[in-house]
Amino acid sequence: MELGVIGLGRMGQIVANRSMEAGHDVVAFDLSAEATATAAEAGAEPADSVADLCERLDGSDDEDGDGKRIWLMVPAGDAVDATLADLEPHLDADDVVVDGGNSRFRESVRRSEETDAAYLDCGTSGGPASAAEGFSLMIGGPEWAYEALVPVFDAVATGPDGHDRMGESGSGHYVKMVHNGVEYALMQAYGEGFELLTEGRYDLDMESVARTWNNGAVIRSWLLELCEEAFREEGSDLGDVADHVAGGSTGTWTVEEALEQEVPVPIIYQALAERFDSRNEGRFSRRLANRLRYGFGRHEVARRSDGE
Ligand SMILES: NC(=O)C1=CN([C@@H]2O[C@H](COP(=O)(O)OP(=O)(O)OC[C@H]3O[C@@H](n4cnc5c(N)ncnc54)[C@H](O)[C@@H]3O)[C@@H](O)[C@H]2O)C=CC1
Ligand SMILES: O=C(CO)[C@H](O)[C@H](O)COP(=O)(O)O
Repeated sequence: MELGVIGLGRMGQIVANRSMEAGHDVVAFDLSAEATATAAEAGAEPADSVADLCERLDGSDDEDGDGKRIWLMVPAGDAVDATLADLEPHLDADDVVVDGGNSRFRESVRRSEETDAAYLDCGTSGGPASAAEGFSLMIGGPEWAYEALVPVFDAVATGPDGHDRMGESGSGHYVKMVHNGVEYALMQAYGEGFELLTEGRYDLDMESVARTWNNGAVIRSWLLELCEEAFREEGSDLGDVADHVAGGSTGTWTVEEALEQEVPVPIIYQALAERFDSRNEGRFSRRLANRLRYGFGRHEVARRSDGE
């Protein structure tokens, strides 16, 4: 199959490379000429604009019809809309556009309604570390479009079991959104367990604990393997790794959706709140609680040493 890949960063290069390794022809474009050149070195046909990519993808070689097949792997949000605006004059109903990024599911539904092409919202899990094994792909959108892209999904995912059509438009990114909420909660649970072990009563080697757990324990997992790697590379006390966790958009969407559906997700919410808390030094609420204990109990007020 001939596949256009737009967005050739950490994830897009893997989409292009795995597709080419499976025998597909890739036409590649990124706003960064350097990223496009990297894909070209790996065997892709470089394009210098979205229009150029569409011209090069004439679709005539396709076994599955005349349509263009285009995979977007750009940052979620404005970049997806900007790319679709550039693509729109070149798209018709035979064409299929896959958005493999972390787009918000409602935006994917809107985009599927606005575009002339068939639109597949594809939640992608695995990250750059999965370049060799392939990703897990959760896909929403028209069935015929999903079927048309199966050879590419087989290549980009771990294999035929690594992808499936979740349902109608939006469902792929919806499932990925919830996946990320679960990811936040699992990270928080491992974090709390290792924190207790670190602060607790035995002098433990955290890499040894993680490795032992990863070999047969109920709680073994890829995230726990990444804990093991982190302790191996940073040390049992995590060395100079800062107490600051970035990101948070997909977890926020998960919690917003849970509120809307009135489904309790206290653990996912708590993990998100801990993430926000990591960015705040000197939390106002804690300072007020400190002062209130003086108000009702004449308990000593701990004061900041810098007087701020
Ligand atoms: N990095 C990760 O672990 C994962 C990322 N994702 C999602 O995949 C998408 C891509 O992520 P990454 O590859 O990590 O990002 P990245 O920042 O490494 O790459 C994005 C690429 O898109 C290009 N780009 C931006 N706007 C463009 C435009 N209008 N036209 C053409 N190219 C454009 C950039 O130049 C860059 O090369 C995001 O939606 C991200 O949330 C999904 C799962 C895992
Ligand atoms: O989707 C992912 C993993 O599954 C990406 O790594 C994503 O960037 C993580 O989300 P956040 O930035 O909210 O932690």
